[in-house]
Amino acid sequence: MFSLNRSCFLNNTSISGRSSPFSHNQRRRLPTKVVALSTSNRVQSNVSVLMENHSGTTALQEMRDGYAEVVDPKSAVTGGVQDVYGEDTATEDMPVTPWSVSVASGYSLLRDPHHNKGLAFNDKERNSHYLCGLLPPTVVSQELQVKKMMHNIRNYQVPLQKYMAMMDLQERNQRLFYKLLMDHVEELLPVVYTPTVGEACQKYGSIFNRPQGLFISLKEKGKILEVLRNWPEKNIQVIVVTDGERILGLGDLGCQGMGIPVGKLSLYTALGGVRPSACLPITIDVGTNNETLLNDEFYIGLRQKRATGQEYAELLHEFMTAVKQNYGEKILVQFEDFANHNAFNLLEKYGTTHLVFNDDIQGTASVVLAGLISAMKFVGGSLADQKFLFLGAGEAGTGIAELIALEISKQTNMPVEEARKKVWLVDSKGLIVSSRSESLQHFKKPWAHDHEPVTELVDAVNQIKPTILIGTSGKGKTFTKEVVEAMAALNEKPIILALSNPTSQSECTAEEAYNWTQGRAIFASGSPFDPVEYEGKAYVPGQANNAYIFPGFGLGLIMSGTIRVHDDMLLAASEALAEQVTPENFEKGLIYPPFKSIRKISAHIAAKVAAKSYELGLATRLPQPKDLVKYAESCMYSPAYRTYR
Ligand SMILES: O=C([O-])CC(=O)C(=O)O
Ligand SMILES: [Mg+2]
Repeated sequence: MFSLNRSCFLNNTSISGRSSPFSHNQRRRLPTKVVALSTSNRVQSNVSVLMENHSGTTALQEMRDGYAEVVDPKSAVTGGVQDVYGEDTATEDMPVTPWSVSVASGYSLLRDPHHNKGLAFNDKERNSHYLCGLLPPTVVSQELQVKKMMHNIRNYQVPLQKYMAMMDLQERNQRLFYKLLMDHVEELLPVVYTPTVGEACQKYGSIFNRPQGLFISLKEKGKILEVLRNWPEKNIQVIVVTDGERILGLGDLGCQGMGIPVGKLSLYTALGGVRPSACLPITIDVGTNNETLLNDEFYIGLRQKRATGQEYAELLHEFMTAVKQNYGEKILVQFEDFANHNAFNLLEKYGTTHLVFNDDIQGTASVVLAGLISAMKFVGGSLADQKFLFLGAGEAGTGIAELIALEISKQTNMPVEEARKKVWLVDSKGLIVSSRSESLQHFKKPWAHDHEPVTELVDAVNQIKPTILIGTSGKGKTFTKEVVEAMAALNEKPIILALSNPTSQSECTAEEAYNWTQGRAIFASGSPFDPVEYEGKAYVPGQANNAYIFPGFGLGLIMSGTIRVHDDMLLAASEALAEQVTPENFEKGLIYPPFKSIRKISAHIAAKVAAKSYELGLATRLPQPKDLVKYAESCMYSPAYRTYR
């Protein structure tokens, strides 16, 4: 934007402006060497600030998020340092590298999504920030902007157009994007997330506008650390990474899987309150085996077959090493939509050295367990009384199965090996039984129980007699009428979870589940379904989607400075979510609370996860805050506009 001029040091920093949360004492401990630069001696509409000590990184974040606004671009006065949790981090071990940041005003301010407020800039701001004439005269509130945007979005008939409008807004005015998403979460979640994000990934090459995250391909081998440093934000707290090999139930979408980390991270902010500038979406591109994409002229990724084996492992290892080196031990890496073999391997390999979380294995497990705990609360009985049958024995299936076994073992003191015997899985070759043990992948072996081979799902239902049927195979329409009716014949209140995403891959629809069980099913699905009326009664299907868990779970890890994920934290998250389900919710057929109170739910989950982390000695943020729910809430990003003076 303009060149740096190292000659004009400004040692005397001050903070003014309503939004500054610092006391004078805190300020004195703040970095003193702040360099303000401009392109010439004339007052410029752009000002750059260079901080030269270990606290600098945090200061950058504060400015980006408005905790300490640059209040006067003419004299380049800047704010100080306070971390997102309200404490001075000047003593923290931050990278020593100096960096620079430009703080825009005038025309550039309107094009800076972190600070742009559009017509909501008031007259004073327009005067002092060189905006006069660049905007029409009307000043509007953020609320009115939300109303207008919702009106525009509702006018689009095609979900992908709504998605593109939302992405456009995110790149134009970040706070308005999050305000919109938070105020209309139930309506907009299906737009920026499942199911529309699936279609967006399929067409990502055609709709690609501007990069929203980092692309790390085989070309970057040997210089991944450098690539990470190209990202403009330095104080990253959570990375969501995919290699695009198993995007939802849509298969290998290669580099176009980027829509998933972007979508998941916008939920980290909207649902979990993690600052947008602390979130980094990454796609690792090792090629794709999707022939259609390889032949698509608009494909944006490497045009080669997927690298596997050592080549793959080396790239991932370089990535994981660079991430820790660049961001430190407390950086959370969420693996998303990797194919089974890599998902399990990566979790096992890095689970003991990094703060890693696999959303498809662990997040899905935690959300499903929460639904089952709440179902038990209302239907009666305990998990140990149930028999579980899964269609699908990949990440989600075996992940959920294991967490259920752990919870049963915790509730009953039964050895986990015993608890596993209550859980049966069907994969593409039929029921997983001991006679198949030899040829099974390692993650399926614990589920090979003694039984004669069964190939059809409906036969497995009739022979195993499950009380709970869970679909995680990524294949749509597999809970046929026959299968659902068999469940209804066996159970007064059959629990049926059709978890595969997006909607096209759902094992059955909500309507089918209620119709084929005469309204007796307790049903939830991974992708959202509209309420269904059956014989005059309205049923509201719950959404058993990991979006309930990962934002609050991640916030809990981050706010406590946790260094490793432990299974007990997942159980804590499930229990916290289940506690939020009210009898009124269940009366409508819901085993999850409505998404509209998700911030409150996330704070609750974060608090329980953090408490468990402290108990296990894995939390490094000391001392432990007294009220973790309040603390979680106080950490949450607010999208309300800041006032610039
Ligand atoms: O993204 C979603 O909606 C849930 C999920 O992780 C998946 O299906 O892979
Ligand atoms: Mg996923």
